[in-house]
Amino acid sequence: MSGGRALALRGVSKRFGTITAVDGVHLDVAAGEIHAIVGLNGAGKSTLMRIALGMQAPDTGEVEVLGDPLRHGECDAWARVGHLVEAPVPYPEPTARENVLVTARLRGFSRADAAIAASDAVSLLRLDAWADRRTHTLSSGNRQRVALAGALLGHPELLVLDEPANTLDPSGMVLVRSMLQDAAGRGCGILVSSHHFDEVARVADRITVVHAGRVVGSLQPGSADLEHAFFELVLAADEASDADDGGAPVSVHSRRSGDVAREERGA
Ligand SMILES: Nc1ncnc2c1ncn2[C@@H]1O[C@H](COP(=O)(O)OP(=O)(O)OP(=O)(O)O)[C@@H](O)[C@H]1O
Repeated sequence: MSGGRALALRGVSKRFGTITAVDGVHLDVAAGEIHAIVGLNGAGKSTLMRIALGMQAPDTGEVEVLGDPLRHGECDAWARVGHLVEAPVPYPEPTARENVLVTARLRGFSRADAAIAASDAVSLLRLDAWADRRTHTLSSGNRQRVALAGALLGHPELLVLDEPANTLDPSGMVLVRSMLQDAAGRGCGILVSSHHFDEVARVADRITVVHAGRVVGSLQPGSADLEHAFFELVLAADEASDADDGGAPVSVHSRRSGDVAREERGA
């Protein structure tokens, strides 16, 4: 790892046709750090995570994973990276345990090590009672646990998790929180997105706000009323963007988010 850095994105941009999903983003995750990114729907969080994981190539910019530069989606570090991006889609027919086992083999574990690691991960996620059921028969929360078990296999040094607590019940949320804290305590760097400020405030060391593809500021995890501070940043970014446009009509995107922000602060 270079300088204790688990992940580095440098000037990363990505467009889809006329949409700028990610716009010149610089972002680091230190070893042992839980770095949360928050943003409105469509802000660019998942695209950033896909780029960090080599699932999508950036148009510009550089990515470094555990000290290795990412080139055409390839790097030497993938076996040490756990991830869950967007809706987990474990294979539907195999059992929960088989799904975790397959993930372990894909992550490069030997056959024997994969069996042990999969069994540990299934237990860690409290999936023992469901482990031998076909995955498509599980509830969405338990499918999410299967995907999380795959992400947490072994002891990853970098975790990239897109809304990991999505669909989980309160006990699952507590479990995820403690697993993230344990992983960070072992030195794992964690990039995590969430829409839940309470959840983020409890685990994150650093919170970065992404809006319209850009990093527009950060929130202090311990501070009061994160939601209010978030909308202030979003509104300020929209106003700066409108000013840059020389008073031209605001975009649908910025008008919507600006209106939400104004409503949130009671203006
Ligand atoms: N494959 C794609 N083709 C076209 N547009 C895309 C594609 N992927 C993402 N986008 C667009 O890029 C922007 C950012 O999307 P992204 O999924 O990264 O946002 P997000 O912050 O993860 O949103 P959410 O909170 O809703 O998950 C959106 O405008 C989205 O419609």
